[in-house]
Amino acid sequence: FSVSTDFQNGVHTSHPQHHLIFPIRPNPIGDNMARSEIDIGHSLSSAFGALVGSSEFMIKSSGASTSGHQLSSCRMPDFGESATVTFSPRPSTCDGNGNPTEYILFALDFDRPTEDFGMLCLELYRHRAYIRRVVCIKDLESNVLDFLNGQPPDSGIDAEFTSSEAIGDEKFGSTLKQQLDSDALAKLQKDGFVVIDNVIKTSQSSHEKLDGKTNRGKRNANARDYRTDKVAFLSRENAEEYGLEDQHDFLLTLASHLNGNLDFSLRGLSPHKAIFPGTIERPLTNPKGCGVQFAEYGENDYYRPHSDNSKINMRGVFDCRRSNGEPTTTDSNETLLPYRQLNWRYITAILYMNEGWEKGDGGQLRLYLDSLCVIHPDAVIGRHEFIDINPSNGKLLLFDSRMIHSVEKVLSEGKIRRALTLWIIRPEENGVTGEDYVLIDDDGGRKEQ
Ligand SMILES: O=C(O)CCC(=O)C(=O)O
Ligand SMILES: [Fe+2]
Repeated sequence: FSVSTDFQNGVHTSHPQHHLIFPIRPNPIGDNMARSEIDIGHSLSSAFGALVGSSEFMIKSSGASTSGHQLSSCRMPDFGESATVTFSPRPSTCDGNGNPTEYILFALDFDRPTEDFGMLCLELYRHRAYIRRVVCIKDLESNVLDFLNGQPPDSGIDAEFTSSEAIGDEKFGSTLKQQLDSDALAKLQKDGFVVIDNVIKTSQSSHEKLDGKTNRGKRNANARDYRTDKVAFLSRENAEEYGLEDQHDFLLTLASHLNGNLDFSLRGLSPHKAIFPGTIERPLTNPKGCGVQFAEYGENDYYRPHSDNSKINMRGVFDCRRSNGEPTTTDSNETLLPYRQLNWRYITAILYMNEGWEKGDGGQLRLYLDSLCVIHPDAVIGRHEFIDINPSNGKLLLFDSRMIHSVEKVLSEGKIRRALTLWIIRPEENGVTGEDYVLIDDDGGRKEQ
């Protein structure tokens, strides 16, 4: 991306570290009239304004001069002392009427030019609605994809640090040996999931401490149409505060137990180079910061079918559908972008906390069988068999993170469904992606990718 020409007519003296070019789209009226610079400039300025206004970026100074064709320029202190981005026409590419045919976005003086420019492009891509009418965003898309593809997920902490021995063998050693015995592990390996009842129950007093507290839980505004639960991540101290330290610690010991007892050669995944702290022999680790998720579902809350580790488009797997739940692959304006690695999640471990939860209360975890390879989660509905798992107090569920699952709507008024989830990861160079993903076509048949 580095360029050596100073195309800013002397507005900037230093050279841009990174830049992207946006060719102007043909005028849709088809009258061969060039778009006016005002029209183009207006769209680009809106995108730029939205970009700056919506993100953590701050305008500290009024930026560079707005002479000539220059649209907007602003300081981005988060990216370095004098980091600046500018949107501007490319003077060398003006047409006969003096209207530019290309615009350029460039960055100056970023501390971490590659990452920061990638971040900037991603942010701009989120505001593409403003600009796609007037400029081609193909280069922006591929830039963002390259950036995302190059971002490693967090590589985790060694499962040894959180093994039952490390936490205290007397605490969980025998539970693990008895409950997650060779039969249970064989089932996990063969069917992709295993359910074990009465592992660790949550006490009434923990629920009392949690009542009312979780209103402050984070609910992603963009996520509202696919999940309506509230989530928070629990540190060890948080867990202690709510009397959930055993549950927390137990979840963290699982990776180490599975490492010693699962046969990783049988998974049908080609072995990739293990990334520290994982090793080929002991590939599973816990996420950095440990990351035990606490989730709460009240009446009418749900989580639509999804996979915790799947092929995704760049805006996230859940954007693969419209708000009515339909996949968006056919929408030419919302082109689905190629796969990127989302994470290294390998096994999803959920510990349910709900005493006296009945079938009629709803909120079952619905796990779709034979769904490892499904890309569009909604494709499983009506096509795949499933099992419903009641979120009963003390129940442990382990499943292959690629499997499609949903949380069915909670039906009972006044009941709260709570669970703790840990994603056990397998950091590998090419990610735990499952090379055998296939697209399910409209007839329910399978198409090889
Ligand atoms: O709470 C559950 O049963 C599942 C939640 C879930 O699928 C998730 O948080 O990814
Ligand atoms: Fe999930």
